Amino acid sequence: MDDLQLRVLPLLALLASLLYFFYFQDSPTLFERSDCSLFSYNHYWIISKRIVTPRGVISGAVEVKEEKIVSIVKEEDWHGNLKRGQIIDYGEAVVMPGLIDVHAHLDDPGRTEWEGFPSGTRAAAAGGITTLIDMPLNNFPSTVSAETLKLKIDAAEKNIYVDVGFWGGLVPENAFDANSLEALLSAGALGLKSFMCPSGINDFPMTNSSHIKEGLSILAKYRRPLLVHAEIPQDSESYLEDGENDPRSYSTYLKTRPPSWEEAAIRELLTVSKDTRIGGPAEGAHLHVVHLSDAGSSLQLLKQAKSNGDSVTVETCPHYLAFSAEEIKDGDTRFKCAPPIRDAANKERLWTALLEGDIDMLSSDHSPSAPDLKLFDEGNFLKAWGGISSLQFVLPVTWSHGRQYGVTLEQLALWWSERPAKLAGQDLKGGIAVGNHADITVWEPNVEFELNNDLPVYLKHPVCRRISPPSFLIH
Ligand SMILES: NC(=O)N[C@H]1NC(=O)NC1=O
Ligand SMILES: [Zn+2]
Ligand SMILES: [Zn+2]
Repeated sequence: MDDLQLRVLPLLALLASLLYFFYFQDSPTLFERSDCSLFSYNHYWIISKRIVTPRGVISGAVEVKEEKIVSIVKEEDWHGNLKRGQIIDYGEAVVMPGLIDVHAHLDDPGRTEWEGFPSGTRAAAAGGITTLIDMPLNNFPSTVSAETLKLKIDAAEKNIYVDVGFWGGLVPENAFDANSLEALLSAGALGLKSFMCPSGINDFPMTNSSHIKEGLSILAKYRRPLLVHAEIPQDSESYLEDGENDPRSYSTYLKTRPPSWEEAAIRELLTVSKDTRIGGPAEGAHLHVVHLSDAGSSLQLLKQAKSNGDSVTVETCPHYLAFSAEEIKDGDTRFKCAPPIRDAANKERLWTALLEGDIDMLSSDHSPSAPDLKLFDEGNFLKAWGGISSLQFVLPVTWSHGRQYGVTLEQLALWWSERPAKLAGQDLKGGIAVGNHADITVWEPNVEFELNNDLPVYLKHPVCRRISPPSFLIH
């Protein structure tokens, strides 16, 4: 990828994420830091020419008191009434709701050599993310019961720099055990996550549609979502013909996980998602397809389900929007993930789907591993760990690439804050609006930076720096 331009627009992520005391809310539960506000003031105004609100971008001021947004005033209306409280003027910087990443693997407890709450949430904060919902796998043990959720909560306590919530796991072992699932949800899991293919983690086996149907029936009662990794293995061996399967070549990996895997899973999911319709047996539950890569038939099926009234949403990730299969060099397993990054034409279709509203939101699917599992020396795409380490850079990547497609600041806030907040049941987050938590990200959309060794990266394994010179993850 010689022509990778390593210049990334934006980001000066000054966080005014104002997180208070560590407590259990009623449901849904989120864990919040008491001492990580950038400011010591109890009452202040944030001023900017570009404040992204649900009613558009305004020039004005946001008044924050006791970590809540208490008023929003347009510049032409404030008539000198900003007298009480401190004033912080960000000039022309963008003031936006903090990003909410509904899909990250922080691997804590049990695999903290892969990431961990301190490094992962610090990197999140540096990247403009103020709330992160942690996945139930890659940590050990997997989060599939109230007891294992407690282990996660204990690991996170006093170790987080942003608000953190947790998804629980739906696995064959608990799918038909209503008491166990209810205990997990009552203990604070914001919803459930399951896989329709092997997850790569031994204690997180895959589910079929019967398990998913059961899961949805329990989730209906709690009005929470099921997030699904939607790939069902097809007969992929047949895609590899003799002499054409160099494991160092990305195209080999691509052939082993064709779009038909995603399509088959989504087709199967739609047989149960109809339960979520109004009047259906799982009304109140919601089905969310994670990290869509196939912008072809899979997307069409999802559109159809939505038009039938199924309660369904779908996310994609910055790596599917920034890279294409053609660019990935032999042996560069940093780019291995599942589902795979597909060709440039697919990437274009993903952007179109996002801009037209057929893809609802974005997430990182930050899934790092210890570097040795990426097999950098061998460069074997078939054996390397699948997962991309990107958490700190999702906002600049989305903006750098998105502005080429005319993406607006309002769209960024919709995809990264408003809709993720809704998925995670966080009514008081996801928008700069009166009464909401003052979770705010401030950044410079025209500042370029290069992802080189001078840049502070808080992730435990910034695999972007693996190859030098120069070293990079994004272009
Ligand atoms: N176990 C795990 O994190 N798997 C993730 N990695 C990836 O690339 N896709 C996934 O689902
Ligand atoms: Zn996945
Ligand atoms: Zn994932």
